[in-house]
Amino acid sequence: MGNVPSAVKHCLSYQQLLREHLWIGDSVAGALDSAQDSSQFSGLPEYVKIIEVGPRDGLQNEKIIVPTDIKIEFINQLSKTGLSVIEVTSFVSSRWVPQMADHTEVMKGIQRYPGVRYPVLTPNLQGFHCAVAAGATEISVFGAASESFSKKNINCSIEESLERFEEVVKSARHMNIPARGYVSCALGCPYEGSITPQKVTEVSKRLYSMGCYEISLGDTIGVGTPGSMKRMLESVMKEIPAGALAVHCHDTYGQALANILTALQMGINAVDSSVSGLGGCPYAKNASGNVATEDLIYMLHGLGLKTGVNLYKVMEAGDFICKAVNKTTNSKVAQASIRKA
Ligand SMILES: CC(C)(COP(=O)([O-])OP(=O)([O-])OC[C@H]1O[C@@H](n2cnc3c(N)ncnc32)[C@H](O)[C@@H]1OP(=O)([O-])[O-])[C@@H](O)C(=O)NCCC(=O)NCCSC(=O)C[C@@](C)(O)CC(=O)[O-]
Repeated sequence: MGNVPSAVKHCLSYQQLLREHLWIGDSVAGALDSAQDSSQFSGLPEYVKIIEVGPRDGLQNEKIIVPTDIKIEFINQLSKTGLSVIEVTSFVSSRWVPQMADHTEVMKGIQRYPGVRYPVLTPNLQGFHCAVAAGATEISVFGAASESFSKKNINCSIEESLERFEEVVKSARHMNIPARGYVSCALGCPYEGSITPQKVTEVSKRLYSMGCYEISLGDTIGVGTPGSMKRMLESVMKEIPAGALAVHCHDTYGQALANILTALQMGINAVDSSVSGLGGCPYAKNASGNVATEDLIYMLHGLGLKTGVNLYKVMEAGDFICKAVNKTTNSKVAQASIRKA
């Protein structure tokens, strides 16, 4: 019981939970069910890499500034869960996103665990240099498949953004710093509505060609469905191998897990998620948080897929940050565990 969030400790017996839901504890338990469960679906990967974006995407939208030491403790707790990638912060303008103003202190304050990578967002060379000075060893550039969103989010056109990213990725390459690329509005834009798969493919291809090792396709406002996810991926996968793609699904319309399952069946094995389903983009009003990491793990382990991540430890980190920001978790799994009391 040591790793179970205190709220959960009161309400359920670990043994009972394991008995009732064998798969949720870890991927070893999940393997017991794997032959049965995953055989019902074709094309699923054996292992799924989870990219935890809670400290960045999860917190960037919080109106009240979260104290730096809370952010650091949150990231340190996440580092002990088995997650291999934790997106820490953004080196963006504090006038645009005040919550990320303490990026340097957060980056310098966290304990780095072996085997865990700690990428940060860098929109331009200025952000990149600050990130490197703070000790960043992996970065992400973030573009969009929508002109309007690009303007609202990073104050430049798609073409201008790609020129900036080219400089950032080139500098990163010279320093042996891996660069990831985001494409927002991959399934719809808060300002323009639908976005064509061709446009998503075009921007993704540019990011991939300039040297981004992985392209994260963002359903920024969570409007996608398995059908639109499939159509978009079919187009992007003509240009970029599945192994270099990730999906980043906000859950505004409750479609995130279904969309992720569709992507997994198409060969994608990297998924972004946020503990407790926190988050949203300050420049995409009314978009809710990412798919909750807890819910993603529950589904993946239930399918018998390995993640290397301990659900209970993630729930504990979720409990910690929800209390700190005075929010109720958006994770259905965490809610159900608490209700079981
Ligand atoms: C990109 C900028 C900076 C352009 O902002 P700008 O105003 O066009 O920048 P500028 O180059 O004209 O410079 C103006 C001022 O900003 C400063 N500046 C310039 N660059 C930086 C920097 N890197 N860090 C700190 N300061 C910076 C610069 O020094 C100058 O300061 P001043 O001389 O006026 O005092 C701005 O638009 C910005 O910070 N945008 C960030 C928006 C953001 O963080 N959005 C949320 C993340 S994206 C997201 O959530 C989606 C995603 C990734 O999760 C995927 C999905 O869901 O789809």
